[in-house]
Amino acid sequence: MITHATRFGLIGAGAIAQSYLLAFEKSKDAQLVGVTDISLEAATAMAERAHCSAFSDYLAMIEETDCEAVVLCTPPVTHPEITCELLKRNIHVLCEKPLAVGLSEAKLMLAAAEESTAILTMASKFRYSSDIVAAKSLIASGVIGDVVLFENAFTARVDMSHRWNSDPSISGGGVLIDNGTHSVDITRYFLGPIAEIRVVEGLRIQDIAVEDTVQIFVRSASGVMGSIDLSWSLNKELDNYVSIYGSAGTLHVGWKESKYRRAEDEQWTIFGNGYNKVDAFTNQLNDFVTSIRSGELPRISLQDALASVEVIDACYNAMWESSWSQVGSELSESVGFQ
Ligand SMILES: NC(=O)C1=CN([C@@H]2O[C@H](COP(=O)(O)OP(=O)(O)OC[C@H]3O[C@@H](n4cnc5c(N)ncnc54)[C@H](OP(=O)(O)O)[C@@H]3O)[C@@H](O)[C@H]2O)C=CC1
Ligand SMILES: O=C1CO[C@H](CO)[C@@H](O)[C@@H]1O
Repeated sequence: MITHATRFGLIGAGAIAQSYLLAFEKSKDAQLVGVTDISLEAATAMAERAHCSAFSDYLAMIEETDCEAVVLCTPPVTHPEITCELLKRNIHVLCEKPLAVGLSEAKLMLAAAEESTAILTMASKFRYSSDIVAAKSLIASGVIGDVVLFENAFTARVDMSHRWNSDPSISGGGVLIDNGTHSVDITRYFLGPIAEIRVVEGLRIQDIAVEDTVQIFVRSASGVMGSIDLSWSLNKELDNYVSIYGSAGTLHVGWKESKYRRAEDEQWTIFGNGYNKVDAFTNQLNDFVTSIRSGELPRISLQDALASVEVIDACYNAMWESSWSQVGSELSESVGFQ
């Protein structure tokens, strides 16, 4: 029986690392033992809060802290190299979304995972929100009948002009890969594999080199249609970020409350209290630890992570070519070892 908390290092002490710090504080199963950032000052500030050691070199962190796993919170273009180095040393990697900026980078990560005894997967917080999980099981129980239409929106005004998110050499693209990776992950969670996709870019409001507003249209392999709204430049002010319409009812997953109503119901049935970021990050961390200890797949498996890269790749092709694009699955379907 394992009696100690799993020892984690964190790489990249920037914005999202702050949420992980809160998750480590809440988790009984995961312990933060080291923080690395290019800036030793940033690593030190975070390490002091977590009562652990600070580093400017992640390989030194691995050697000196004897950590078993790492949460990788650096900008996307850095994910493949760091991940491959960690996997070579059999360190488990929970890599923040997007797994990689493109298919060739994802292939390198897959090859390293195949050679390693450690687990690699992608972090994408919404799948770990209790309301999303409850919605998935309600849909599976048939409460709204056959799912016909899926809608998701992540729209919030955020000035990206001075952030790496709008530098495609670091981010791999704009809002489509950034927020869209979350969308693709939850769309696949509800609908299964995505077969084809069409993407329309909106007016570019910000003076940046990448798309800041897009609409995505999807068709799942099972024939369900869906639409996804993404923007850094407008706010649709919606109460719900996922709405699912079925032959016998409607279900909404909201920021503050989640509910469904069957065709015969007069009232909505509330089934969740909305999105809680710290809980989602804590659930994600605990799920990863369970996977490390049990050998079972994490809720987002490597196959899911690779599929998300394939869908985003198809999204960019669809946007550039202004046509429907088929989603490849060669990479994700090649994962046979998990
Ligand atoms: N799940 C979620 O809700 C969110 C996920 N993310 C994802 O998390 C990741 C990080 O994003 P975010 O926190 O916003 O980024 P930040 O820029 O805020 O933080 C990244 C940190 O990593 C440092 N860094 C860069 N390269 C290296 C390296 N090679 N080794 C060590 N440290 C490095 C950066 O230093 P410097 O600034 O000096 O470059 C910076 O301090 C991205 O993949 C992003 O998509 C981001 C936001 C929300
Ligand atoms: O969830 C998120 C909130 O928005 C950020 C900026 O667009 C994203 O990077 C992040 O993944």
